[in-house]
Amino acid sequence: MDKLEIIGTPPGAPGTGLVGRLPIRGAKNAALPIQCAALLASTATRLRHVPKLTDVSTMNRLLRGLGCEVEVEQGSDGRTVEIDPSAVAEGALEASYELVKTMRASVTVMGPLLARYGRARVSLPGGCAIGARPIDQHLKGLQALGAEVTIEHGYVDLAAPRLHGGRFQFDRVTVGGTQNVMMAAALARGQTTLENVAREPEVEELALFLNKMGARISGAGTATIEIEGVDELSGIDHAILPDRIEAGTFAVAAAITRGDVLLEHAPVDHMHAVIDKLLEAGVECTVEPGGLRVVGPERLRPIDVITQPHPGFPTDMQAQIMVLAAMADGASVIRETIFENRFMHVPELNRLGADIVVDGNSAVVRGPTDFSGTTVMATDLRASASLVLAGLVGKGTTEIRRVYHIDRGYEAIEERLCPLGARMSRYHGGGA
Ligand SMILES: CC(=O)N[C@H]1[C@@H](OP(=O)(O)OP(=O)(O)OC[C@H]2O[C@@H](n3ccc(=O)[nH]c3=O)[C@H](O)[C@@H]2O)O[C@H](CO)[C@@H](O)[C@@H]1O
Ligand SMILES: C=C(OP(=O)(O)O)C(=O)O
Repeated sequence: MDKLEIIGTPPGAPGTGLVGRLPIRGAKNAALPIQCAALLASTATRLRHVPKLTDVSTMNRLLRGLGCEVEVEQGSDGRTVEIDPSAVAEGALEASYELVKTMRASVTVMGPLLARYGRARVSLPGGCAIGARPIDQHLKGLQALGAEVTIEHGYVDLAAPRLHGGRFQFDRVTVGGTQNVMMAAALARGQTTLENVAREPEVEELALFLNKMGARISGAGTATIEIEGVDELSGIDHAILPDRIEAGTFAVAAAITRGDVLLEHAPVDHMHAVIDKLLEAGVECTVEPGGLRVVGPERLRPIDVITQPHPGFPTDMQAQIMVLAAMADGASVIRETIFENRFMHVPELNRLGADIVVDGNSAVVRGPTDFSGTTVMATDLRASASLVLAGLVGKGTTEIRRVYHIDRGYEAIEERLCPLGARMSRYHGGGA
């Protein structure tokens, strides 16, 4: 298993902040559902600016297993992935436990398979490091469109000769649930209204993608989505939008190191909640023609943060902003409302020197922290990002184990940060 070693620099020493330009890659959470949506088409789809991430490769593996031809080409600004679903019709139409357990987003093939091929078989994902994460809303929504759902032996079997339109109100806001049901409705017969839907930019991006394929979807980005089902969708050429969470993570890196970084192509329109908190903490954030420029201050102010569905503060930035809060002069309170167990990074950050106390779904973070390096264990994707951030400003060496978590969502993070002045190395192999 790979490990990352970071030689940190406590902020303040001259010339130690991260400095330079950092191009933001395509968004994992936009790419994954769009890869699934390629299944809906009768012809091949070409995706550009696809990030080089293990999750994206896992999705390609899943699509190949379903019968798609998938070709990947590496370019200087990300990958191009061509997905030809024309040979899918026969076969198991299954997302196996082996794949779903490594990547929950595998369940997003459910809607497209059901809508286009009339059936799907998907392993139940089970819980993960950040929460139980059931898929009841995905299933209820698909049932509202006429799907028959059977759950047996850890698998969900769905069948419907042709889905029909319907009205469905989600009991709670779910990004993946909204995407799954919206994709299914795109090929259903008649009109569908989805209420209490997720308003995340990646939902809007998926709707835009589907409409380019020939779907008739309106309202994405608001709480209600209307879909007029069509008979056929065609493959298209599409560029994946830049990753707001990657941009937010690197903005925190610039802020806590007292750096000066231009985050090229950062999707600032999707980052208001994060930028507002950075500004509140005293970080300089300026929208420039090339992207978002982030300049870290000498002293950071404490901030209170509550994670919320978009446009609120994203849960996927909670662990990273906690490191910034730990560097601030005073106490911050960070409340997690989306996932019930998303504080796994806290004990590891405390081992690096932080003073964070969790009480229910809130964490009280007392700063300023003099982080000091040690060996820590990554438990999930964003938890590992927070350990990298703490390592950057820690005294001495931080060794991060189980780096495969970070490779799910950040493309070769050490190759991205080293040109800005970070001292990070990856070591292949070794123990867990
Ligand atoms: C690949 C991808 O895009 N992942 C993102 C997506 O995950 P994902 O789509 O899995 O997250 P959801 O929005 O579905 O989950 C939000 C909450 O709803 C609950 N829930 C969800 C579905 C359901 O049927 N029943 C139910 O109770 C979940 O357990 C969770 O507590 O949105 C999350 C919330 O912004 C992000 O953290 C993830 O990075
Ligand atoms: C939780 C995340 O991803 P996933 O839904 O794929 O687990 C994330 O990107 O932070």
